[in-house]
Amino acid sequence: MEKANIESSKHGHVMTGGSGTQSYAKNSSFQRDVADATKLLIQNAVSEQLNPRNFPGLETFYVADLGCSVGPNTFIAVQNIIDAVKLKYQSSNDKIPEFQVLFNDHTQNDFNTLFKSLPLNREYYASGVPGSFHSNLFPRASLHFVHTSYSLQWLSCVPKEVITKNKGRIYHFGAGEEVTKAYARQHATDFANFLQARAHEIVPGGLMVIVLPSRPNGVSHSRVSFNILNGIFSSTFVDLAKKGMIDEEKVDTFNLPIYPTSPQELEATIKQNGCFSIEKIESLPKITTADVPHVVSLGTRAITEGLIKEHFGEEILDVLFEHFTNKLVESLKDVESGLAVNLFLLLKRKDEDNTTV
Ligand SMILES: C[S@@+](CC[C@H](N)C(=O)[O-])C[C@H]1O[C@@H](n2cnc3c(N)ncnc32)[C@H](O)[C@@H]1O
Ligand SMILES: [Mg+2]
Repeated sequence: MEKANIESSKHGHVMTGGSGTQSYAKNSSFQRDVADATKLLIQNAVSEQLNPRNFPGLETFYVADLGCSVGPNTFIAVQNIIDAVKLKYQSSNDKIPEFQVLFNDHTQNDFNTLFKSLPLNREYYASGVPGSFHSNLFPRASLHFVHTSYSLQWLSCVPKEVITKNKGRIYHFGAGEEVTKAYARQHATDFANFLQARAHEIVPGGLMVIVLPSRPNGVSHSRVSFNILNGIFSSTFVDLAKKGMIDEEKVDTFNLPIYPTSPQELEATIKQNGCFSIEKIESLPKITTADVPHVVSLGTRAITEGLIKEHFGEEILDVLFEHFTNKLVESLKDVESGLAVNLFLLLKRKDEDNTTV
Protein backbone atom coordinates (compact mmCIF):
# COMPACT_ATOMS: atom_id res chain seq x y z
CA MET A 1 0.00 0.00 0.00
CA GLU A 2 1.32 3.41 -0.97
CA LYS A 3 1.86 5.79 1.90
CA ALA A 4 3.84 8.52 0.23
CA ASN A 5 1.12 11.11 0.25
CA ILE A 6 0.52 10.90 3.99
CA GLU A 7 4.17 10.94 4.84
CA SER A 8 5.08 13.78 2.53
CA SER A 9 2.49 16.02 4.08
CA LYS A 10 3.80 15.14 7.52
CA HIS A 11 7.10 16.77 6.57
CA GLY A 12 5.14 19.55 4.97
CA HIS A 13 4.68 20.17 1.30
CA VAL A 14 6.12 23.46 0.08
CA MET A 15 5.82 25.65 -3.01
CA THR A 16 8.43 25.62 -5.76
CA GLY A 17 11.40 27.61 -4.48
CA GLY A 18 13.97 29.86 -6.18
CA SER A 19 13.16 32.67 -8.56
CA GLY A 20 13.23 30.81 -11.89
CA THR A 21 10.47 30.75 -14.50
CA GLN A 22 8.61 27.93 -12.72
CA SER A 23 9.03 29.27 -9.17
CA TYR A 24 6.20 30.24 -6.85
CA ALA A 25 7.75 33.72 -6.68
CA LYS A 26 7.15 34.13 -10.44
CA ASN A 27 3.84 32.28 -10.60
CA SER A 28 1.67 33.58 -7.79
CA SER A 29 0.16 36.71 -9.27
CA PHE A 30 -3.33 35.57 -8.27
CA GLN A 31 -2.28 35.36 -4.62
CA ARG A 32 -0.63 38.78 -5.03
CA ASP A 33 -3.94 40.21 -6.25
CA VAL A 34 -5.52 38.71 -3.13
CA ALA A 35 -2.88 40.44 -0.97
CA ASP A 36 -3.57 43.75 -2.76
CA ALA A 37 -7.31 43.30 -2.27
CA THR A 38 -6.84 43.04 1.51
CA LYS A 39 -4.92 46.33 1.90
CA LEU A 40 -7.94 48.46 2.73
CA LEU A 41 -9.50 45.78 4.94
CA ILE A 42 -6.26 45.51 6.93
CA GLN A 43 -6.12 49.28 7.25
CA ASN A 44 -9.68 49.37 8.59
CA ALA A 45 -9.07 46.38 10.86
CA VAL A 46 -6.12 48.10 12.52
CA SER A 47 -7.76 51.49 12.70
CA GLU A 48 -10.97 50.11 14.25
CA GLN A 49 -9.77 47.16 16.32
CA LEU A 50 -6.16 47.72 17.38
CA ASN A 51 -5.82 49.73 20.55
CA PRO A 52 -2.23 50.81 21.40
CA ARG A 53 -3.38 51.33 25.02
CA ASN A 54 -3.67 47.53 25.30
CA PHE A 55 0.14 47.39 24.98
CA PRO A 56 1.42 50.18 27.28
CA GLY A 57 5.07 51.18 26.79
CA LEU A 58 5.46 48.78 23.86
CA GLU A 59 8.99 48.88 22.39
CA THR A 60 8.60 46.16 19.74
CA PHE A 61 5.50 45.23 17.78
CA TYR A 62 5.62 41.59 16.63
CA VAL A 63 4.02 40.61 13.31
CA ALA A 64 3.93 37.00 12.06
CA ASP A 65 3.03 35.84 8.55
CA LEU A 66 2.16 32.15 8.64
CA GLY A 67 2.62 30.14 5.44
CA CYS A 68 4.61 33.00 3.92
CA SER A 69 6.26 30.93 1.14
CA VAL A 70 9.10 32.70 -0.68
CA GLY A 71 7.65 36.11 -1.46
CA PRO A 72 6.99 38.58 -2.91
CA ASN A 73 3.37 38.45 -1.68
CA THR A 74 4.32 38.14 1.98
CA PHE A 75 6.29 41.41 1.74
CA ILE A 76 3.22 43.20 0.36
CA ALA A 77 1.03 41.91 3.19
CA VAL A 78 3.60 42.73 5.87
CA GLN A 79 4.05 46.27 4.53
CA ASN A 80 0.28 46.79 4.52
CA ILE A 81 0.14 45.74 8.16
CA ILE A 82 3.07 47.94 9.24
CA ASP A 83 1.73 50.99 7.37
CA ALA A 84 -1.64 50.54 9.06
CA VAL A 85 -0.14 50.07 12.55
CA LYS A 86 2.14 53.12 12.18
CA LEU A 87 -0.83 55.20 11.09
CA LYS A 88 -2.82 54.02 14.10
CA TYR A 89 -0.02 54.84 16.57
CA GLN A 90 0.47 58.24 14.91
CA SER A 91 -3.19 59.14 15.01
CA SER A 92 -3.54 58.15 18.66
CA ASN A 93 -0.37 60.07 19.60
CA ASP A 94 1.38 56.97 20.88
CA LYS A 95 5.09 56.38 20.33
CA ILE A 96 5.57 54.18 17.24
CA PRO A 97 7.27 50.93 18.27
CA GLU A 98 9.93 49.08 16.29
CA PHE A 99 8.71 46.16 14.19
CA GLN A 100 9.87 42.56 14.23
CA VAL A 101 8.47 40.40 11.44
CA LEU A 102 8.44 36.63 11.80
CA PHE A 103 8.18 34.79 8.50
CA ASN A 104 6.87 31.26 9.02
CA ASP A 105 6.55 28.30 6.71
CA HIS A 106 7.39 24.59 6.67
CA THR A 107 11.02 23.69 7.33
CA GLN A 108 11.62 22.82 3.66
CA ASN A 109 10.40 26.22 2.45
CA ASP A 110 13.01 28.09 0.43
CA PHE A 111 13.85 30.59 3.18
CA ASN A 112 17.08 31.51 1.32
CA THR A 113 15.09 32.96 -1.56
CA LEU A 114 12.82 34.71 0.93
CA PHE A 115 15.75 36.29 2.76
CA LYS A 116 17.57 37.26 -0.47
CA SER A 117 14.49 39.09 -1.73
CA LEU A 118 13.64 40.97 1.47
CA PRO A 119 12.94 44.61 0.54
CA LEU A 120 16.16 46.61 1.00
CA ASN A 121 14.41 49.63 2.45
CA ARG A 122 12.28 47.66 4.93
CA GLU A 123 11.35 49.25 8.23
CA TYR A 124 11.41 46.01 10.20
CA TYR A 125 13.67 43.32 11.59
CA ALA A 126 13.15 40.00 9.84
CA SER A 127 13.42 36.42 11.07
CA GLY A 128 12.40 33.08 9.63
CA VAL A 129 10.49 30.64 11.81
CA PRO A 130 10.38 27.06 10.48
CA GLY A 131 7.65 24.58 11.36
CA SER A 132 4.00 23.76 10.97
CA PHE A 133 1.51 26.39 12.02
CA HIS A 134 -0.74 23.59 13.26
CA SER A 135 1.41 23.54 16.37
CA ASN A 136 3.09 26.06 18.64
CA LEU A 137 5.72 28.27 17.00
CA PHE A 138 6.17 31.28 19.31
CA PRO A 139 6.34 32.06 23.06
CA ARG A 140 3.23 32.84 25.08
CA ALA A 141 1.54 36.22 24.45
CA SER A 142 4.38 37.35 22.17
CA LEU A 143 2.55 38.35 18.96
CA HIS A 144 0.54 41.50 18.26
CA PHE A 145 -0.58 40.78 14.70
CA VAL A 146 -0.81 37.44 12.92
CA HIS A 147 -1.50 37.22 9.20
CA THR A 148 -2.01 34.18 7.01
CA SER A 149 -3.07 34.23 3.38
CA TYR A 150 -3.92 31.34 1.08
CA SER A 151 -2.33 28.80 3.41
CA LEU A 152 -5.09 27.52 5.69
CA GLN A 153 -6.74 25.55 2.88
CA TRP A 154 -3.84 23.09 3.29
CA LEU A 155 -4.56 20.14 5.54
CA SER A 156 -1.91 18.64 7.80
CA CYS A 157 -2.42 15.32 6.01
CA VAL A 158 -4.77 13.42 3.71
CA PRO A 159 -7.46 11.91 5.95
CA LYS A 160 -6.58 8.24 6.42
CA GLU A 161 -9.95 6.88 5.30
CA VAL A 162 -9.65 8.76 1.99
CA ILE A 163 -6.60 6.80 0.83
CA THR A 164 -8.63 3.69 0.16
CA LYS A 165 -11.87 5.43 -0.83
CA ASN A 166 -10.74 8.08 -3.28
CA LYS A 167 -9.96 5.91 -6.27
CA GLY A 168 -9.84 7.36 -9.78
CA ARG A 169 -9.28 10.93 -8.62
CA ILE A 170 -6.82 13.05 -6.68
CA TYR A 171 -9.30 15.46 -5.11
CA HIS A 172 -12.38 15.12 -2.90
CA PHE A 173 -14.71 16.93 -5.28
CA GLY A 174 -16.95 14.41 -7.02
CA ALA A 175 -15.94 11.60 -4.67
CA GLY A 176 -19.17 11.52 -2.70
CA GLU A 177 -20.25 12.69 0.69
CA GLU A 178 -18.16 10.33 2.77
CA VAL A 179 -14.86 11.50 1.31
CA THR A 180 -15.84 15.17 1.42
CA LYS A 181 -16.87 14.78 5.05
CA ALA A 182 -13.52 13.21 5.91
CA TYR A 183 -11.79 16.26 4.41
CA ALA A 184 -14.12 18.60 6.30
CA ARG A 185 -13.38 16.80 9.58
CA GLN A 186 -9.64 16.97 8.96
CA HIS A 187 -9.88 20.69 8.22
CA ALA A 188 -11.85 21.30 11.40
CA THR A 189 -9.28 19.37 13.48
CA ASP A 190 -6.38 21.22 11.87
CA PHE A 191 -8.04 24.61 12.31
CA ALA A 192 -8.78 23.82 15.96
CA ASN A 193 -5.07 23.03 16.50
CA PHE A 194 -4.11 26.20 14.63
CA LEU A 195 -6.38 28.31 16.86
CA GLN A 196 -5.17 26.68 20.04
CA ALA A 197 -1.56 27.49 19.14
CA ARG A 198 -2.41 31.09 18.21
CA ALA A 199 -4.42 31.55 21.40
CA HIS A 200 -1.21 30.75 23.30
CA GLU A 201 0.92 33.11 21.22
CA ILE A 202 -1.22 36.19 20.60
CA VAL A 203 -1.31 38.87 23.28
CA PRO A 204 -4.79 39.91 24.56
CA GLY A 205 -6.04 42.63 22.21
CA GLY A 206 -3.81 41.28 19.41
CA LEU A 207 -5.31 40.74 15.97
CA MET A 208 -5.31 37.89 13.47
CA VAL A 209 -6.20 38.20 9.78
CA ILE A 210 -6.97 34.99 7.91
CA VAL A 211 -7.48 35.03 4.14
CA LEU A 212 -8.43 31.83 2.36
CA PRO A 213 -10.40 30.39 -0.57
CA SER A 214 -13.80 29.36 0.66
CA ARG A 215 -17.19 27.86 -0.08
CA PRO A 216 -20.14 30.13 0.73
CA ASN A 217 -22.51 28.72 3.39
CA GLY A 218 -25.07 26.33 2.01
CA VAL A 219 -23.52 26.21 -1.44
CA SER A 220 -22.69 22.82 -2.90
CA HIS A 221 -19.01 22.00 -3.44
CA SER A 222 -19.73 21.56 -7.15
CA ARG A 223 -20.43 25.29 -7.59
CA VAL A 224 -17.11 26.45 -6.17
CA SER A 225 -14.48 27.55 -8.74
CA PHE A 226 -11.64 26.27 -6.57
CA ASN A 227 -13.20 22.78 -6.66
CA ILE A 228 -14.07 22.89 -10.35
CA LEU A 229 -10.44 23.77 -11.15
CA ASN A 230 -9.09 20.97 -8.97
CA GLY A 231 -11.63 18.60 -10.51
CA ILE A 232 -10.20 19.38 -13.97
CA PHE A 233 -6.70 18.94 -12.56
CA SER A 234 -7.76 15.58 -11.15
CA SER A 235 -9.11 14.39 -14.50
CA THR A 236 -5.76 15.28 -16.09
CA PHE A 237 -4.18 12.51 -13.99
CA VAL A 238 -6.92 10.08 -14.98
CA ASP A 239 -6.34 10.87 -18.69
CA LEU A 240 -2.63 10.15 -18.31
CA ALA A 241 -3.38 6.87 -16.52
CA LYS A 242 -5.74 5.85 -19.35
CA LYS A 243 -2.95 6.51 -21.83
CA GLY A 244 -0.68 4.29 -19.72
CA MET A 245 1.65 7.17 -18.92
CA ILE A 246 1.15 6.88 -15.18
CA ASP A 247 0.09 4.03 -12.95
CA GLU A 248 -3.64 3.95 -12.23
CA GLU A 249 -2.99 2.74 -8.70
CA LYS A 250 -0.75 5.69 -8.09
CA VAL A 251 -3.65 8.00 -9.00
CA ASP A 252 -5.83 6.11 -6.51
CA THR A 253 -3.35 6.63 -3.69
CA PHE A 254 -2.57 10.25 -4.52
CA ASN A 255 -4.78 12.91 -2.96
CA LEU A 256 -4.36 16.65 -2.64
CA PRO A 257 -4.54 17.70 1.01
CA ILE A 258 -6.54 20.88 0.40
CA TYR A 259 -10.09 21.83 1.33
CA PRO A 260 -12.06 25.07 0.81
CA THR A 261 -13.98 25.51 4.03
CA SER A 262 -17.09 27.63 4.66
CA PRO A 263 -17.64 30.56 7.07
CA GLN A 264 -20.04 28.35 9.03
CA GLU A 265 -17.40 25.64 9.55
CA LEU A 266 -14.79 28.22 10.58
CA GLU A 267 -17.14 30.00 12.98
CA ALA A 268 -18.05 26.74 14.72
CA THR A 269 -14.37 26.00 15.44
CA ILE A 270 -13.65 29.58 16.54
CA LYS A 271 -16.57 29.47 18.98
CA GLN A 272 -15.45 26.10 20.30
CA ASN A 273 -11.94 27.48 20.91
CA GLY A 274 -13.39 30.43 22.78
CA CYS A 275 -10.26 32.63 22.91
CA PHE A 276 -11.05 34.91 19.97
CA SER A 277 -13.85 37.30 19.11
CA ILE A 278 -14.86 37.42 15.44
CA GLU A 279 -14.61 41.08 14.47
CA LYS A 280 -15.17 40.60 10.75
CA ILE A 281 -15.94 37.79 8.38
CA GLU A 282 -16.55 38.88 4.81
CA SER A 283 -15.80 38.10 1.18
CA LEU A 284 -13.03 39.93 -0.61
CA PRO A 285 -13.99 41.92 -3.67
CA LYS A 286 -13.82 39.58 -6.68
CA ILE A 287 -10.31 39.20 -8.05
CA THR A 288 -10.58 40.19 -11.68
CA THR A 289 -7.27 38.85 -12.99
CA ALA A 290 -7.86 37.69 -16.56
CA ASP A 291 -7.36 33.92 -16.36
CA VAL A 292 -5.24 32.48 -19.13
CA PRO A 293 -4.85 28.67 -19.34
CA HIS A 294 -1.07 28.53 -19.26
CA VAL A 295 -0.91 31.07 -16.41
CA VAL A 296 -3.36 29.01 -14.33
CA SER A 297 -1.42 25.85 -15.20
CA LEU A 298 1.93 27.38 -14.19
CA GLY A 299 0.38 28.68 -10.97
CA THR A 300 -0.94 25.21 -10.15
CA ARG A 301 2.44 23.69 -10.97
CA ALA A 302 4.31 26.06 -8.63
CA ILE A 303 1.99 24.94 -5.83
CA THR A 304 1.75 21.20 -6.43
CA GLU A 305 4.79 19.95 -8.35
CA GLY A 306 6.75 19.01 -5.22
CA LEU A 307 3.98 16.65 -4.10
CA ILE A 308 3.51 15.21 -7.57
CA LYS A 309 7.23 14.68 -8.11
CA GLU A 310 7.48 12.73 -4.89
CA HIS A 311 4.61 10.42 -5.76
CA PHE A 312 4.82 9.97 -9.54
CA GLY A 313 8.40 10.98 -10.35
CA GLU A 314 9.77 14.09 -12.01
CA GLU A 315 9.46 12.79 -15.57
CA ILE A 316 5.68 13.20 -15.75
CA LEU A 317 5.63 16.87 -14.79
CA ASP A 318 6.05 18.48 -18.23
CA VAL A 319 3.54 16.26 -20.00
CA LEU A 320 1.06 16.46 -17.11
CA PHE A 321 1.00 20.25 -17.04
CA GLU A 322 0.97 20.51 -20.83
CA HIS A 323 -2.12 18.32 -20.85
CA PHE A 324 -3.63 20.36 -17.99
CA THR A 325 -3.08 23.58 -19.98
CA ASN A 326 -4.80 22.02 -23.01
CA LYS A 327 -7.75 20.93 -20.90
CA LEU A 328 -8.05 24.43 -19.47
CA VAL A 329 -8.31 25.91 -22.97
CA GLU A 330 -11.57 23.97 -23.24
CA SER A 331 -12.82 24.22 -19.69
CA LEU A 332 -11.55 27.39 -18.01
CA LYS A 333 -15.01 28.83 -18.68
CA ASP A 334 -16.44 26.19 -16.32
CA VAL A 335 -14.10 27.42 -13.58
CA GLU A 336 -15.08 31.00 -14.30
CA SER A 337 -18.77 30.17 -14.13
CA GLY A 338 -18.34 28.90 -10.54
CA LEU A 339 -18.26 30.91 -7.34
CA ALA A 340 -14.82 32.28 -6.51
CA VAL A 341 -15.06 33.47 -2.95
CA ASN A 342 -12.06 34.49 -0.91
CA LEU A 343 -12.79 35.03 2.74
CA PHE A 344 -11.33 37.71 4.99
CA LEU A 345 -11.54 36.99 8.72
CA LEU A 346 -10.53 39.35 11.48
CA LEU A 347 -10.16 37.82 14.92
CA LYS A 348 -9.17 39.48 18.16
CA ARG A 349 -7.52 37.69 21.07
CA LYS A 350 -9.71 38.00 24.14
CA ASP A 351 -8.33 38.78 27.58
CA GLU A 352 -6.87 36.00 29.75
CA ASP A 353 -10.26 35.44 31.36
CA ASN A 354 -11.72 35.36 27.84
CA THR A 355 -13.54 38.66 27.93
CA THR A 356 -13.29 40.83 24.84
CA VAL A 357 -10.55 43.47 25.12
C1 LIG B 1 -0.20 29.13 -1.71
S1 LIG B 1 1.11 29.45 -0.60
C2 LIG B 1 0.70 31.07 -0.03
C3 LIG B 1 1.94 31.88 0.22
C4 LIG B 1 1.71 33.34 0.58
N1 LIG B 1 1.02 33.49 1.85
C5 LIG B 1 0.98 34.05 -0.52
O1 LIG B 1 -0.16 34.49 -0.28
O2 LIG B 1 1.50 34.13 -1.62
C6 LIG B 1 0.71 28.42 0.81
C7 LIG B 1 1.87 28.34 1.79
O3 LIG B 1 1.41 27.76 3.00
C8 LIG B 1 2.44 26.94 3.50
N2 LIG B 1 1.86 25.99 4.46
C9 LIG B 1 0.90 25.06 4.25
N3 LIG B 1 0.66 24.37 5.38
C10 LIG B 1 1.49 24.88 6.32
C11 LIG B 1 1.71 24.57 7.70
N4 LIG B 1 1.02 23.60 8.31
N5 LIG B 1 2.63 25.29 8.37
C12 LIG B 1 3.33 26.28 7.77
N6 LIG B 1 3.15 26.62 6.46
C13 LIG B 1 2.25 25.92 5.74
C14 LIG B 1 3.00 26.27 2.25
O4 LIG B 1 4.27 25.73 2.48
C15 LIG B 1 3.01 27.46 1.30
O5 LIG B 1 4.22 28.15 1.32
MG1 LIG C 1 -6.77 9.34 -5.21
